[in-house]
Amino acid sequence: MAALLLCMDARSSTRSIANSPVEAWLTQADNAWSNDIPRFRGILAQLQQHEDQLTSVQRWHFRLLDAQLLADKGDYAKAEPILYAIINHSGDLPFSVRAMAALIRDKFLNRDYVSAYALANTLMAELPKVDDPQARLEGMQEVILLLDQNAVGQHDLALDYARQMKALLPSAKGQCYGSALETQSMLYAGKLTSTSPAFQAAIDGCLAAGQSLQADALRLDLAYEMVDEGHADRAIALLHSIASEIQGTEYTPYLASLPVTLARAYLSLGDAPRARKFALDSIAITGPDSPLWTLQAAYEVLYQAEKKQGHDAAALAYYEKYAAQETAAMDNAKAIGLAYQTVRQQVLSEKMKAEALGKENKILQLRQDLASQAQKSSRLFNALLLAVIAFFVLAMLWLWHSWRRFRWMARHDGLTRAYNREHFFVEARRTLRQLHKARVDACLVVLDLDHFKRVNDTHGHAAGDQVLRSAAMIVGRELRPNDLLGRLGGEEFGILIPGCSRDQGLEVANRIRNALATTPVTLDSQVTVVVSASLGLACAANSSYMLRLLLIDADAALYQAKENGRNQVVVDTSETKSMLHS
Ligand SMILES: Nc1nc2c(ncn2[C@@H]2O[C@H](COP(=O)(O)OP(=O)(O)OP(=O)(O)O)[C@@H](O)[C@H]2O)c(=O)[nH]1
Repeated sequence: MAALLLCMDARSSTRSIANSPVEAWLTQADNAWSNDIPRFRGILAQLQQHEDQLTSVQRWHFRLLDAQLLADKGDYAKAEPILYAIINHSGDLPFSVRAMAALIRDKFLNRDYVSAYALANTLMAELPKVDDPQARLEGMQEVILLLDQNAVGQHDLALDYARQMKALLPSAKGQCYGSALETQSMLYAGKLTSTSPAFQAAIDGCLAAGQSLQADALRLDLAYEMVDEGHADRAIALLHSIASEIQGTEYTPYLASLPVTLARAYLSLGDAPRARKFALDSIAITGPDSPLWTLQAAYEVLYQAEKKQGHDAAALAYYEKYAAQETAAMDNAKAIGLAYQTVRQQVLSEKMKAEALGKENKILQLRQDLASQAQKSSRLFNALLLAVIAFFVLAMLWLWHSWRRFRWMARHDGLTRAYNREHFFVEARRTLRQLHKARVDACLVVLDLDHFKRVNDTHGHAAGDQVLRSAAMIVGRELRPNDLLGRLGGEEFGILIPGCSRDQGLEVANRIRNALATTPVTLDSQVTVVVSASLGLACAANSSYMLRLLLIDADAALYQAKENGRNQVVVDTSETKSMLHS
């Protein structure tokens, strides 16, 4: 069925071709099939001669009509494969629906009731998708007829569908079929009598729509009802008035229904010979093995007619046949009722299975949703956690970095990058304490640049800064990693050299002095300046491990160096001390 639906578009494009005579014949055949069987046969013969001119869609259409004809003739063995081919391969939903309707009819007539009701169930699911009026009409008709069976007892539902059919098919033909089915359902449900206006209205509607076969079916039903209601004379009049028209239909059920209804009418009027004659006429039309209801009715009439005439043996023989037909009819009704219930149960159980499956799927879906939601939440939580951790790590790094920067700034001189005065004193005191304990000597050098004021005055303060930076760098290059260098203020530096004797200290101080005096500094203005320095040296072993005292001695030596003409190192001596103190 899915393949069928997929192919629908391809079909609708090719359907619009043809306003050719072939297309007209196909339409005429559709109308004649349920209304004028001889004409239907004639058109089909005509189409057969032009079969090679048919498009693929027209060919499927022709095959459908051909199968309908074969089924009407009772050749179900040939009709059914064609109908199945249309359902499975035509790719045309309206044709498939019509083929299903024909198959339902065939299955029902062949007493394969389970297949008929199962197919009807499939057909009902397909019907809402179909717009084609002919397919709707044929499909709905079969569904209603199946529901209307006495053994099924769904007359109200059938009535409801018949009314829906009238609403869906506004054409005169649609109204005729809808009204005919509506009338039949009401009749079966006991809601209609032969004098109900709706009966005659339905007949008139079909006649006006040119649907004489439907009108005949209704008139045959009306005559039967008249007989049941005790109006046999009216039934006879009606039946004689339509007799020639019924003969022209060449439709066996009608051909057999007319004489058997006449037979019942004459019997009820007490005319046994005529009743007998018409009953035999009906049997002659259907044959003695027909599945049609007319056979049982004919045997019943024959039994009663013979009995009335005192022909007891013949009456008994017909009674036996009537009883056999009645048993068969009851068995048949049981089979129909059982088939309907079987399919209904199958449908219900499939529906329940589908619902259960749907619920399971829903639960599964909910579980999956919950799991994925939980997964999402946990992913989100992890991401948030990571973000928080990353934030804290970065914040800690930043804090640590800032702390280090501030600590460096608190301990160093921003211009020369040497220790500032305070930190130099802290570090120097701590080192001297350790050295004192270890009885290791250390020297303190106080260095002051010579005539630095001139540099500022000559080249500007910025140039002076540059010279100060370079001087600190030059001094630093001459020191070891453990030596301490600090800017004591202005152009004055302090250098603590641990593990150093007086001679070694003098050597280091001279090396520094020499480096300064021989290293020219190139200013931004590309002017080169050389700045010398004077250095005063004092050593702990000779002076004191107390920084304050050591500084005094080194300062005194520096003072002496300046006094001596600058650019020199003076080691603290008793003279320098006394000079300073004096
Ligand atoms: N550019 C600059 N100059 C500074 C800085 N600190 C102090 N000075 C200057 O250094 C000069 C020191 O001058 P003085 O104390 O007279 O000493 P001097 O000119 O070096 O002479 P002597 O020490 O006697 O050789 C002053 O002009 C201060 O302004 C500084 O950070 N940058």
